[in-house]
Amino acid sequence: MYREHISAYMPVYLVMGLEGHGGRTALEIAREALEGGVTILQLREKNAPLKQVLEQGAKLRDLCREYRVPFLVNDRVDVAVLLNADGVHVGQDDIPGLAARQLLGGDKIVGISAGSMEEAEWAMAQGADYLGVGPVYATSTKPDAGEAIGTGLIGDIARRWSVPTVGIGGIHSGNAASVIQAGAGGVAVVSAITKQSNPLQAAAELKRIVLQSTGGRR
Ligand SMILES: Cc1ncc(COP(=O)(O)OP(=O)(O)O)c(N)n1
Ligand SMILES: Cc1ncsc1CCOP(=O)(O)O
Ligand SMILES: [Mg+2]
Repeated sequence: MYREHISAYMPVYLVMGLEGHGGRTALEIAREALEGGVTILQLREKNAPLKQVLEQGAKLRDLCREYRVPFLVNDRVDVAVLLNADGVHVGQDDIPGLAARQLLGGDKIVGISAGSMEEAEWAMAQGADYLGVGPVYATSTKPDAGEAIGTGLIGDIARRWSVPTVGIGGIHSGNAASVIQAGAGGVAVVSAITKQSNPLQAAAELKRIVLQSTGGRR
């Protein structure tokens, strides 16, 4: 249901695990972030037992339904199916996009990562509904993310395809405008929302910046 309007959900893309922060549970952080204007949410939990991922994931999914934003699962198509998520986000070494599509069907969103033009070409051939491009800036959230690539690839992709993109990696309120001005449809963040003392305000500020920066393009 969200897939055909995917570009509308790109502006503030929250990627999060199940760990709490600053006295808030993950669920509380998610609710505040959604209240602040997050437009899509991806559950990216690499460590928790599957049982907990399914239990907490169902709560996050219900929360996303309440706010009418797509709920995606990182890496695991099986978890996405079990949670009746709205889609998955997969990287270059994860299940290929076409295989994910085969398992999920035509209604679900399949997002794919790209860190170079070659990876973007592969992602497009795999039927990506959107591309997560990065790491744009240095990040400590994903130790194996590789060197920062800057915003150049975002512009190159925008000139070649009309696929929606989000920049990811080290993005915060101080550099989000540059990512959008380069041609991204939104910013995907972990710490710029989940590690802040006020996730609602952080999400709202990112949204204000993104919408202001896309203003001229829409
Ligand atoms: C929106 C978005 N873009 C990129 C990624 C990174 O995916 P991947 O390269 O598979 O790395 P992991 O997140 O699985 O560590 C993402 N998760 N979301
Ligand atoms: C999941 C992921 N993929 C590329 S960088 C990254 C982590 C982004 O985290 P942060 O927004 O905290 O830099
Ligand atoms: Mg992955």
